[in-house]
Amino acid sequence: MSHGGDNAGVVGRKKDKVVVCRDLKEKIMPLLYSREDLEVVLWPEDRACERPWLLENIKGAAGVILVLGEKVNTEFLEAAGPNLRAVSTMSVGHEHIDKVEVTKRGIKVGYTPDVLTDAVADISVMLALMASRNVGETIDLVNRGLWPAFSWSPFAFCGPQLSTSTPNATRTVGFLGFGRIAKATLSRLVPFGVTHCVYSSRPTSKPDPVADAKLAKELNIQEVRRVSMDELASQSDVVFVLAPGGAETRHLINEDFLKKMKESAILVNTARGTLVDSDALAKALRERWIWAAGVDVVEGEPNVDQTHPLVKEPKCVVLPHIGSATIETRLAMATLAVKNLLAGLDGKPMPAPLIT
Ligand SMILES: O=C(O)C(=O)CO
Repeated sequence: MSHGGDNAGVVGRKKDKVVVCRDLKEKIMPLLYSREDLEVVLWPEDRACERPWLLENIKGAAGVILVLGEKVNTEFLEAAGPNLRAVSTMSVGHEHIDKVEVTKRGIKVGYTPDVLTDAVADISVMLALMASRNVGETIDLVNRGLWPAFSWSPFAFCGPQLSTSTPNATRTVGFLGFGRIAKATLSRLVPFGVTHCVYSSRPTSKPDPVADAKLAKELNIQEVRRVSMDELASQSDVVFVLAPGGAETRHLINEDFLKKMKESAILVNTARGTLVDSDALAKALRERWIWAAGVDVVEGEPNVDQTHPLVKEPKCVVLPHIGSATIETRLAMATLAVKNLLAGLDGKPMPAPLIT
């Protein structure tokens, strides 16, 4: 669907074509349609944009708004040609963008950090609770009409309790990756009685014990401490995976890590499926190395069906990548994506630049 057309409304100057890979709906699209200097080409369906359509329509475009599934690689950039000057991804993750190729061509890239922090932190806590309290398995029983066979019974469906108000009890939460979403998740867990936070970060980042102590003081917990992967595994009651995806972090959560976790521990992944070896996690759950898992992302998504090792596993709650799916957050992401694009096209600084 094309909105604008050659030269309509702009005398003597060819319009800049912008391709929009998802319909951003009536609250957001007018921000683009109101620009008389743009020809907006919109993928017309409410599903993932087909690659051949994108490669055909990106030809000669000046800008594009896309989402996680759309790879910005050499094939894409060559199809676009030299007019392309702004790429805007409606995501905080950017492993679908070949940064080297984009930089070589002088193309600006914007993304949508911060605006989804709260939504993803919320769902991270939710998954920790759902996994520990057997929500996946028990909802399934109810939906299959099996409640009568499981009348209330003293120890049925019990799981480890995340919260505690018992004096001197400890609760340690662990984070693989300690950025904005991890810190927002931690702060939500403080009222649950969390006493300790351990985290692992990329080896190239500098440890900052002073900042850690300051954060612990602000949150009124006993400690925030950077640890090795082994300590992260062995000390955490819940491990939250919140690091970026990509080749560098692939399968950081593997058999070796899972074997070192507590038997009562929960693993939550709300970052990228590739960080967790699905077969290893399924084995860890089946063989009870850990208690349960909750994941919003899995390897191979979105092509995931009932045969996926984690979907088959009753102790794993699997959600279809809905971490940022609140109305408020998606509107904020879409608005920021459009603002990034327009700033990039207008030669102004993007509000949330990834590559300038
Ligand atoms: O923005 C991202 O990177 C997402 O995964 C969307 O929730």
